Amino acid sequence: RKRPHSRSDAHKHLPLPPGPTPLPVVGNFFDIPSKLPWVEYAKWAEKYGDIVYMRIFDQPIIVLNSLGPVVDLFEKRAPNYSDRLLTEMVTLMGWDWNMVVLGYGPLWRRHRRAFHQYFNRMAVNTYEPQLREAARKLLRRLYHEPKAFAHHLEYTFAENILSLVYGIQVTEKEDPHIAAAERALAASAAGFNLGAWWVDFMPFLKYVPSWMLGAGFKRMAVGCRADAAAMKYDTWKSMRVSAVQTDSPYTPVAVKLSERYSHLDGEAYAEEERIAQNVAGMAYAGGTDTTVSTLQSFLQAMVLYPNVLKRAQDELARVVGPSRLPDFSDRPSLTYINAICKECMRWQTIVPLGFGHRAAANDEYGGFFIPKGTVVWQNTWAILHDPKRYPNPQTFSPERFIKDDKLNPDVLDPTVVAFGGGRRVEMCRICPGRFFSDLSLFINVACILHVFDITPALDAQGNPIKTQPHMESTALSHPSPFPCTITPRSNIAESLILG
Ligand code: HEM
Repeated sequence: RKRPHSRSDAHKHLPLPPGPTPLPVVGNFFDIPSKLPWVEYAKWAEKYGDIVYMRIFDQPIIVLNSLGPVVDLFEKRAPNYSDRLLTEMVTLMGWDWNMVVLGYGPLWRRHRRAFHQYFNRMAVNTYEPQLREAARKLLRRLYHEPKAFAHHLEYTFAENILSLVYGIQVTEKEDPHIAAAERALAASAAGFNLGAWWVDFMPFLKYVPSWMLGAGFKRMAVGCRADAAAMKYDTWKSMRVSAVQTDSPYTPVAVKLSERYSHLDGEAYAEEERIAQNVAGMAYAGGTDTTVSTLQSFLQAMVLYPNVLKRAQDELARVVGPSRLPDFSDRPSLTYINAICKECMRWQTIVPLGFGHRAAANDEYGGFFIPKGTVVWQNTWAILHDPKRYPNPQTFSPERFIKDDKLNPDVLDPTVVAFGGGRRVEMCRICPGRFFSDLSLFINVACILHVFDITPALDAQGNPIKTQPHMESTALSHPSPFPCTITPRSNIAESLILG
């Protein structure tokens, strides 16, 4: 007797979702926009609908341009849409230990559980003292060297996460751990952004010897491999040393992680240690660059929207008063500051296409066939710039989240989308660092606004330099560099900064 169709075969007769017409062999390789692809994909939605299909060589790709399908696939059908494509380039670069690229399965789940244990909603509250201290340190650095604000943001965040995760106290300037991590992250970003397409869709390229002309991607990958390993293992080793030396009252996450398996031995110990190293390495990698990018956007918004700055400072004056800095306990009374944080997560979307989720099996959705192995991207930028949901989406307007002086629950909270798809922690890929990121964004926004004015930088003639908001076309996006002037608001503010 003929066997009934398996789930895998059942939908093969259905059409693929619409999309640009592919060429033979290369598919839609030449349709991929090199600049701000998420903006282009949102335009494609007008032509093809919310679910757009393309193929790069043999790799099927779907872009979801609205929230409904994201929830339906990444949340309701999480077991089928929580796998990842581990690309050749990532393996060549030595980042295959990274939790972001681990395939769906028991090993990923063990990483995720361990991460969640130390970064869940409740756990992150215990990091408030360190986050408060880091925010104050940032104020002092901005006061002394305001023009170097981008560097200070990066350095202070890296310093804080190194201390929190590994218990490592870094030097005030040019710390070797921070330098190693910066090299590793910069090289990996370059690899993801430049090399990934070539090597992944022309796999034979990986066999090209590194010395050959045109094999620059491979030399870069080899360099990156060393940096990625240095970042993960050397930092872990330093943690072991500093865990003995430090007199900090807080137990670093990596030490807590290693206590979980200290009773084991042999292969079981080695396996748990690998997971702990990966989780710590990922907390470090994820915690340095992401919220920093959001804070850069925040500073740019304050330059461009002085009325927002003024209204926020008025709220802080009313709720916090002049004699102290804002604190986490003020948060429920700081409606406008909370609205600014939400608008920062929406306005210049920092992970505009999320990270691709790979379909583990053939599927059907909306009458279309989704082949096994398809990489599905959520167009976070499109969802957060939908004018029906957020009128005048290019405008930075915290007011859009407020009604009757309260946060309006009817307006979609951007964090529901900006941190990726799916709610259930052990089933879905949603960012496990989101609670941590949310706390650090709030405390830094509130403290900076309380003590500083942020205005346009002046040119040699004393005229304000106009800046245009513009994001880089990278997977983890940043605002393009811009100048600004950061000055203490008053003598009292100055004493709060230095106090
Ligand atoms: C503004 C800040 C941040 C944004 C916008 C952001 C966004 C994202 C997104 C979109 C994903 C992919 C979700 C998906 O696949 O659907 C992700 C994954 C991840 N993020 Fe974040 N993130 C931020 C901060 C952080 C921080 C501070 C950490 C660490 C402390 C972190 C650690 C991670 C990890 C480990 C993953 C991989 C999860 C997995 O694949 O299972 N992120 N993040």
